[in-house]
Amino acid sequence: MIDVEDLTKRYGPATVVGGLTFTVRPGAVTGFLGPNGAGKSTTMRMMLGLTRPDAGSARIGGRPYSELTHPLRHVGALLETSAPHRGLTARDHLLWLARSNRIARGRVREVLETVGLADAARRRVGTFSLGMGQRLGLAAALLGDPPVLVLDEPVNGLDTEGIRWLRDLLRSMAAEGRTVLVSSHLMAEMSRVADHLVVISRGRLLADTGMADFMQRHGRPYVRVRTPHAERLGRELERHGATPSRTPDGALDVVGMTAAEISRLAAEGGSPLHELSTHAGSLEEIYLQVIGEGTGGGGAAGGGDPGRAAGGREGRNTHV
Ligand SMILES: Nc1ncnc2c1ncn2[C@@H]1O[C@H](COP(=O)(O)OP(=O)(O)OP(=O)(O)O)[C@@H](O)[C@H]1O
Repeated sequence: MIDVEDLTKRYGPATVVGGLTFTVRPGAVTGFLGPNGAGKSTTMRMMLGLTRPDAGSARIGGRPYSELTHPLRHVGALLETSAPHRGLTARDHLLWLARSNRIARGRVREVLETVGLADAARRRVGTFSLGMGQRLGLAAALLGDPPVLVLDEPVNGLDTEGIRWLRDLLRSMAAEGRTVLVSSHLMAEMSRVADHLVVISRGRLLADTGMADFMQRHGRPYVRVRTPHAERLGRELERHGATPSRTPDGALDVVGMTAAEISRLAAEGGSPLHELSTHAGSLEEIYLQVIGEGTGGGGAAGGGDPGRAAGGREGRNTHV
């Protein structure tokens, strides 16, 4: 469990984290989302005792990080800045970490195998690719078999197979009852792996909710229709109060009408349907909408465009 209470950090006149309060619970993967500069890394660094808060607290398993003896046994972390000495071999780096945290040497081999680096154990870290470096960072995080994991952008540098491997790893860690907090900019990946979401923007909490709840509460359901009579059916749908928009590949995304009603109108007008499917919207679309609302629709890097914030889908499609 991670408890963040009223956590605040200022750099000069800027409040980069302002009164954040949330709890990250065990047994789930919690996605930590926010645009560039929202304060995710700063928050994670405060959890791990690397940055001093100006106010508030962060506790791991009920205690501040500074009070943990052998912290690697309590919390495993992967931060963007944590790089091992390039001249060390992967094995020596992990052996050193294990010794300093009173972790059995045998764990080094185990975690190297878990992350797929057993064959590279005696290679110098300086020769590692970005993805191998990420895997080594994850090995270090897992070394103490900790109940809590805090991972900042762990997907960075991983290839497709690596991303899938990481997804399975995070899911199995949560299934074992561990607390898993993970930040990522990759929304499609986040929607596959996270059970719960904490969303921040400009250092403030925008949402702390289950993934399904988030999608349901903020999603704008739409029906995708594919027909050779797209133009004609589009006009007919509009006449009956729905809002259709054209996708780049010629389908219609329809808001404000059920699939059954659309099917009836299409049948009445003699329009054959090649596709009729209901969608809840993607996490990316919903996230952009929430970020847009939370920042008054402007300014948030990576998510502040009000046109896109109103719904990424509509941003791409053209109205008919
Ligand atoms: N040591 C520092 N000194 C001054 N400002 C800092 C420092 N560290 C972070 N900041 C500022 O704090 C804000 C939050 O940064 P942070 O790295 O926590 O955001 P983030 O949500 O992790 O962003 P990203 O998604 O780009 O990694 C940014 O405006 C950043 O420039």
